[in-house]
Amino acid sequence: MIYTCTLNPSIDFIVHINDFKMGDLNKISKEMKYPGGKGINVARVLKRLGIKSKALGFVGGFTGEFIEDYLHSEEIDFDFIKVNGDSRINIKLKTDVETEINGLGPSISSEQLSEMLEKIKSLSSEDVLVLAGSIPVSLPEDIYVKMAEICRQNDVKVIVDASGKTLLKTLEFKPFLLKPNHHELGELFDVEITTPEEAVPYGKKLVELGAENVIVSLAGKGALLINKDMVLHANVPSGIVENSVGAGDSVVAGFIGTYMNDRDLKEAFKMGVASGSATAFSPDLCTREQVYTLRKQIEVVER
Ligand SMILES: Nc1ncnc2c1ncn2[C@@H]1O[C@H](COP(=O)(O)OP(=O)(O)OP(=O)(O)O)[C@@H](O)[C@H]1O
Ligand SMILES: O=P(O)(O)OC[C@@]1(O)O[C@H](CO)[C@@H](O)[C@@H]1O
Repeated sequence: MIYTCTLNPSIDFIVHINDFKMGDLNKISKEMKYPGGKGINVARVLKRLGIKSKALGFVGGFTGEFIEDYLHSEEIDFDFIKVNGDSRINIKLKTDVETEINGLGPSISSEQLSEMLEKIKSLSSEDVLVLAGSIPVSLPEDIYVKMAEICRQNDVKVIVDASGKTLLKTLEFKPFLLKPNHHELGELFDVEITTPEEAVPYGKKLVELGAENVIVSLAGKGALLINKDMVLHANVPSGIVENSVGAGDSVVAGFIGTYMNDRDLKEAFKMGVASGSATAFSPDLCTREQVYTLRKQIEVVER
């Protein structure tokens, strides 16, 4: 089973405003509300691809109820721990550019965190755990390291999709996949990365340090899959980017969902990129039909 862990879920409130004026009264022309947070997006895309998963995380308040109701309506399995405050609302403002305002989120107590760690301890070697998204301020900064350690002890495959240098500490526990975008990869090594060529040596470094696979996504410039045996580059299909929120999460879902079915890394990589682009070209997350249509346009070459 694929488990996703979202420590700080959200309602993503997507608002379109034509001719936005800072410091003035602006009227929304179109708005949508979706359950969000990276692990939750992974679970929603897996469902669309016909793959079972269970979403773990912390939710609270009326916003937490919205998240649960929405996932329930999409028949997505979840097992959230309830916290006292309200789950956050993240604003995704679409003007001629995309601006994100992400909330703080509720506090999580040490008892609630222990409950989560117990759930993670119950996973087994048949399972995958996707750790995705930022760490709430009330939790230890290195909580993903602890979770990766528990998974290593129980032979659970771990995927980490998060930013910040503590990510490097998870490498000791041999994560199955890291999925930085090129900015996050650059931040890890204090360099600026703008092209696939520039990303390759740093992706390889993550593999040398312990990652089994690394996918570096470079938005419209394609993506790389790097492991000890190969460096693959995938192009991205052409299309109009409508909403890039969740595109990176869709790469993770397309990749791991496909890999767990047929253990073919190259095909999984193609499906990951197809899912990422299908989401980028959609108002919400991708649909299965879009993913399979775009998949035909993706070429993977060895570098
Ligand atoms: N301009 C684009 N054209 C085609 N596909 C795109 C474009 N931008 C993003 N994508 C798709 O989305 C995937 C993830 O994009 P990106 O590298 O921006 O990751 P990210 O920053 O993790 O995403 P997110 O926006 O979810 O934070 C890419 O690998 C690609 O498949
Ligand atoms: O603050 P985090 O956890 O890093 O990111 C949260 C978030 O921006 O990421 C998702 C898209 O990847 C959104 O659904 C959500 O609002």
